[in-house]
Order: sequence, then structure tokens, then C-alpha cells
Amino acid sequence: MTAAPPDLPGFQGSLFGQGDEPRPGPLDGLRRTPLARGAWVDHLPGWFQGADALFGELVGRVPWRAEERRMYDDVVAVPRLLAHYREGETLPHPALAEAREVLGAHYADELAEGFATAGLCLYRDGRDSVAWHGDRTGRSSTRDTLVAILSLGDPRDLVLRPRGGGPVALRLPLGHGDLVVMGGSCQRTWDHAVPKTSRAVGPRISVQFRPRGVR
Ligand SMILES: O=C(O)CCC(=O)C(=O)O
Ligand SMILES: [Fe+2]
Repeated sequence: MTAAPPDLPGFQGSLFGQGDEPRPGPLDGLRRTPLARGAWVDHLPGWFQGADALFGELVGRVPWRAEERRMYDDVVAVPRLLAHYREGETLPHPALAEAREVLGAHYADELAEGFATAGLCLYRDGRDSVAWHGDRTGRSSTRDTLVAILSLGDPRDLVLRPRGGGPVALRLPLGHGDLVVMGGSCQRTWDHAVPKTSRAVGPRISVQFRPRGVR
């Protein structure tokens, strides 16, 4: 099912950078947090310029889908809207293709094959979320990999904990235009989630770049 461009009254945009052409900024401010079990997370706040314009264009241009999934005997709505771009498919904005290129070049030592696919999620408000999981369908179930995420719109927390349960070990507040990269064994040995929040938050878009064969 393709949803109509969602009506998203909550997004105010920032006062800075309005009207800027969307494009990725330099990566030298990236900071790495090493985690146990050979995992790590890189974070760069405010990586993207023109994030307001990019957010607006993605809301309108991307064929957002509402999905359902089976849970025991019920079919429940997945609490976020989704879109997926396979390798070779034109991304919904040229700035995302540029982002994929610069990320591939920056991480060439750790990810020789570069980033291939893009998954997009739209969290409409604080009730939308993603539960604890690792991106370990495919090659990432057995091998180290990288997943790079561009966050746009209202801030939401990305939380991490070692696979198998326990309290949150790392909480990253992801803001408008931020980059976060999960690397090493992170998808196999850690879980991540974007929890629901009762704070009054507007919409957020997450763009995830992954290598071929990783979901
Ligand atoms: O919203 C995010 O940035 C995380 C999304 C995510 O973990 C996923 O789609 O696999
Ligand atoms: Fe994920």
C-alpha cells in the first residue's frame, strides 16, 4: 500500500540553514565510541547542510508504504512508514547519492565494497518506533559490516544494548542532519531500537545506507 504524502504538522524546521541546498558536510568531526564485543558507533551531529529542504522533499517524493506484520495470531501495523531503494535504483534525492559516495570513500578501509542500498523510515510522531533488533538478515548475520544512518527532522533517541537483553548501554540523541554509523560486529552482537516517546515530537526521517546483501 502506498500512503499519500503524509500530513505532518509537527515539523517546524530549524531557523538555521533554511534555503540551503541539501548536501553532506565534511566528515572530520566524526567521533567513535568503541563498544564491547568488537562493535563501535560513529556519530557526527549536524552533518547535512540544507537538512530542512531535504526533509521536505523526501516527505513529498518518497513512495512511503504502511506495512503490516503478523504477530502471533494478529496482524499489526508496523509503527512507521517505509521505503526501500535497491542497489542501482535512483535515490529520491541526488544529495543522498552524494552521501552514499562520500561515506563509501570515507569507510573504504573498513568496507571495501561500499554502500549499495538505502532504506528510509518515517516516524510520524512519538508513537512510531522500531523495537530491539540487529540488521542481521543476510551477510551481517555472520560477518562484520557497516550501517550508516542520516537522521532528519525532530530528534529521537537511538538506543543500544548487547544482544540478548539488559538495560540500555548507549543512548544517542539523533538530531536534524546527524550521521550515525554502526560498525564492526554491532549488528551481530548488539541490538538497537528507536523507542516510543511521550514527549511531543514531530516527524523524523531515517535514511539507512547498507552494503549489498545486508538488511
Ligand atoms: O530509525 C533509525 O535510525 C533506525 C532504523 C533501523 O534500525 C532499521 O530500520 O533497521
Ligand atoms: Fe536497524
